[in-house]
Amino acid sequence: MNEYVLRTRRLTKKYKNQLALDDVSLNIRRGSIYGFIGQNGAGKSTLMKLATGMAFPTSGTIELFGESGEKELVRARRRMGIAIEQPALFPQLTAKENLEIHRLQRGIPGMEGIKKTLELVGLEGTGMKKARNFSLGMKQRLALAVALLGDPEFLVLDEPTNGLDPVGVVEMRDLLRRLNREIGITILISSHILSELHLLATHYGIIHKGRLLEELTLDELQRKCRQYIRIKVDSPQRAAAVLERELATTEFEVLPDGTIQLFEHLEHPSRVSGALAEAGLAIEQFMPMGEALESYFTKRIGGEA
Ligand SMILES: Nc1ncnc2c1ncn2[C@@H]1O[C@H](COP(=O)(O)OP(=O)(O)OP(=O)(O)O)[C@@H](O)[C@H]1O
Repeated sequence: MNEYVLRTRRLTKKYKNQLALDDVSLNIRRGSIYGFIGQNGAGKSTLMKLATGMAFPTSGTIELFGESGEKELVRARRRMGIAIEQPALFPQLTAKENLEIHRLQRGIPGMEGIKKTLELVGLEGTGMKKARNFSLGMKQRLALAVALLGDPEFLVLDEPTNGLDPVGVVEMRDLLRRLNREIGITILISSHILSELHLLATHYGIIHKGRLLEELTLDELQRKCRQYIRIKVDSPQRAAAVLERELATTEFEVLPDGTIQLFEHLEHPSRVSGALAEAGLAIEQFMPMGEALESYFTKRIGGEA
């Protein structure tokens, strides 16, 4: 079985004068939840449209389930569920009727799938309620249900949490996690808020002005957003010696300006400050720090802007 569900190589899309995607080589592993992060206009939807065949690349290649030929791509796309832009939801119809229309349009056999899909997204109890009376969260879940018709192996979701309140975001996150863990669906999900995808996505791709700046795993992201104690003393060299000798740690860094970042003993800051004070060091600054996810993202795109 192919290890990757989607890979692009040097994918580029130009709209007249606008370079929407610039040389993007992205890799989505089977079984992963790939969080695609970028500001508005960064190129997230464009990549999704190219991957799903809703638009055509200017140059570069797309490989889906290991296939990249034209005919093979068409076939591979049947294994995908797509929610990009609002799907055609009929406001005067119920959830079940909406799904039935999409099922018929796409030639998916059998009514049983609809009941199962409604249960999956938690809309089975909506009965005769019409879609126009749904909350935004319910509408988003109905859009997800449309994407789930036909039992896709790979879901492509463009900002499914956009506009949801915090409870709606958590519900959507739980639902997607379940689809991934229990049914094994690979998910590509975009957002302009990194923290919204945190602890959901197993992999991250950061896109800015059409360029993929970085791909990283959840582990790597967490390491980069590591918590530490920021220490400023009159003699960083002596402080470093105290940390090594008295606190038996080498998990620290002395920055060029003399500030120390200590990655251990976060639980016992007083032990650290006590050891430094006892060695006669004057402590000018002693602060627990941690780069929040959002600031990592801002810094990352800021550095490449
Ligand atoms: N059909 C189009 N014609 C011309 N320019 C386009 C078209 N579609 C997208 N663009 C431009 O390409 C760039 C990338 O847009 P895209 O929609 O992919 O960004 P995005 O990251 O999905 O942002 P958003 O969250 O706002 O949708 C933007 O500058 C946008 O204006």
